[in-house]
Amino acid sequence: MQAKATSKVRTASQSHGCKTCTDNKHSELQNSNISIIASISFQYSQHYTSKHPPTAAYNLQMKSSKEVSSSQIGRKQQISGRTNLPPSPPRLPLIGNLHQLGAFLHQSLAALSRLHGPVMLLHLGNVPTLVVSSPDAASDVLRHQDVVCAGRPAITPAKILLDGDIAFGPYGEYWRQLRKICSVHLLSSKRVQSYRRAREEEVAAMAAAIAARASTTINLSEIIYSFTNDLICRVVSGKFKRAEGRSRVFAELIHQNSELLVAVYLGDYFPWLGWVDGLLGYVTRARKIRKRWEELLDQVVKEHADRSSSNIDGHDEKEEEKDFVDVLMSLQDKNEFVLEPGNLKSLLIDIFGGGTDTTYITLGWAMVELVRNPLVMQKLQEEVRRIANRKSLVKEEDLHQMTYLLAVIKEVLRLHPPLPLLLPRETLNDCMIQGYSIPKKTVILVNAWAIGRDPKHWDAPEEFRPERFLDGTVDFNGTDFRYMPFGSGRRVCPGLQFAIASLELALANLVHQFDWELPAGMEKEEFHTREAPGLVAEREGKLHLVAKPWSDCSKE
Ligand code: HEM
Repeated sequence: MQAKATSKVRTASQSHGCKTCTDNKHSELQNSNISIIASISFQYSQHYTSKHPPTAAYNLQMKSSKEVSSSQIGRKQQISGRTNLPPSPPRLPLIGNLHQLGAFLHQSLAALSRLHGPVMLLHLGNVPTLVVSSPDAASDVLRHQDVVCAGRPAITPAKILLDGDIAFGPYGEYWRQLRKICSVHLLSSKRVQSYRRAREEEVAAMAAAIAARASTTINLSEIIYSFTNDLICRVVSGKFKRAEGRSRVFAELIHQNSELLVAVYLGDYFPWLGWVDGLLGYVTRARKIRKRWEELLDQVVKEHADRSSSNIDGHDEKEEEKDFVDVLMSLQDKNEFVLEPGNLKSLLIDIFGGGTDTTYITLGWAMVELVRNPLVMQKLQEEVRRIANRKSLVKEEDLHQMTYLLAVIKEVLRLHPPLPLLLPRETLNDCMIQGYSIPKKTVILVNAWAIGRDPKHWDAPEEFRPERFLDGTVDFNGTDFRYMPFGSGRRVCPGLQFAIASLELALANLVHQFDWELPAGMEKEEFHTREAPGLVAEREGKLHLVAKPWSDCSKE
């Protein structure tokens, strides 16, 4: 029997538990602009509704999604069908549909899509935005119209923080070059494999940090964050990772970047309000952060250049664990790819950002779901402990036999894709999606979160059941549009293999070496799966747990 999908739209006032900020600045920044939009929206809606009593269509939209029949949606489609544009919820002057969105964007969009259909056109301020919430529509966007939908909207924080990068950069020849650098040189299977020792050592360091505080309540979020951050620092600029405080500085800058990138800049939705962003200091703050990145990365690049010219520490040129800066510099030396210094730094910043938060968020959710589902935890521990055979550390060579481990990771990414709306796309030309005309320069959001929880495509979608992936027919490589935590098509995540290799090894060791319990006095019900507001689907609050070392694990 299939369970019904439940909508969990909540308000912006709910608390936020960001991984590194202790003062809730993250949520302040996100919510301050959201509240400006909300208050503008509210004033307009008051003014508008007093002059224009709600129409039948508007009232219809306010009803619960379950009450709306397909014939009602059909009628709305007929109305919008005059222009062959997709159906849209009624909108207000100037702000369009912004007032209908909450702080949990993917959740509000899922609720709206249940009313208006899986291909829905919104107007976010000045920006026409297509929201896609079915596998068929996603396949149109990401497969059939992949080239036309391969643009990214130019958003203010990305222009300042990441000018010339790959993730937010426009589609074109320069992007293709960056993409080739990533897929052939930085994130290829061979290169990912070459970081095996780095992964094993960083996972061992994480396990040691947990063991040092065994049987007490620990903040596992912090430990997991340090692991993902240390690993990415080592891979990108390895030999200097232990230099005093550098990892911490990177962590702080990555965190600041994520804050600024997910914040709503009014100027992006209302060009005439761009000055407000200036007034609120967001633009200045973004420029300051970019300057700090520049200084730090200039230093890193200079140190690499000095080292390779003098070879003072006997550093050889073997491919084995060559870090990203080494790889990029040798490509420049061979004239294979010559990047402007600013663009090279933007690419590195992308890797730091792309590789840290997503993996950290996924690992955190995995532990939440496992602790909430003791039978799954037990089954996973049995598999990992049987295959690792009492070794102190699970090694990479053990992983390929751990089929349940992979199924658990897939299930975590189905329920909790860290980028629930992928990264926004933008149409480069007019195109057709599911028979609707989509104009050039329309932003596209693919709601991977909603599709992954759609009862039409998943049995009991709200339940955590890794078994559904055991037959191996559904993969996350972007070929099955019911399930695409890494996106699909030309702009699919190039870090997939890197991410899965780190996730598998880290999770296997967390469950192999320790048994996990809730802190004394905490009820299972309190150990929630609520999300923090924002564009990334992070769990609300830190993850506090007690780790008990597994006694049968070898102490060697
Ligand atoms: C659990 C881990 C991860 C998840 C779920 C994830 C997810 C995604 C998604 C959904 C996209 C957008 C795809 C699209 O537009 O279709 C993306 C893009 C990207 N990701 Fe990841 N990612 C993860 C880890 C990583 C890692 C480890 C790296 C690098 C080390 C990375 C680097 C990137 C880059 C550079 C892009 C931009 C690609 C482009 O625009 O061409 N990601 N990722």
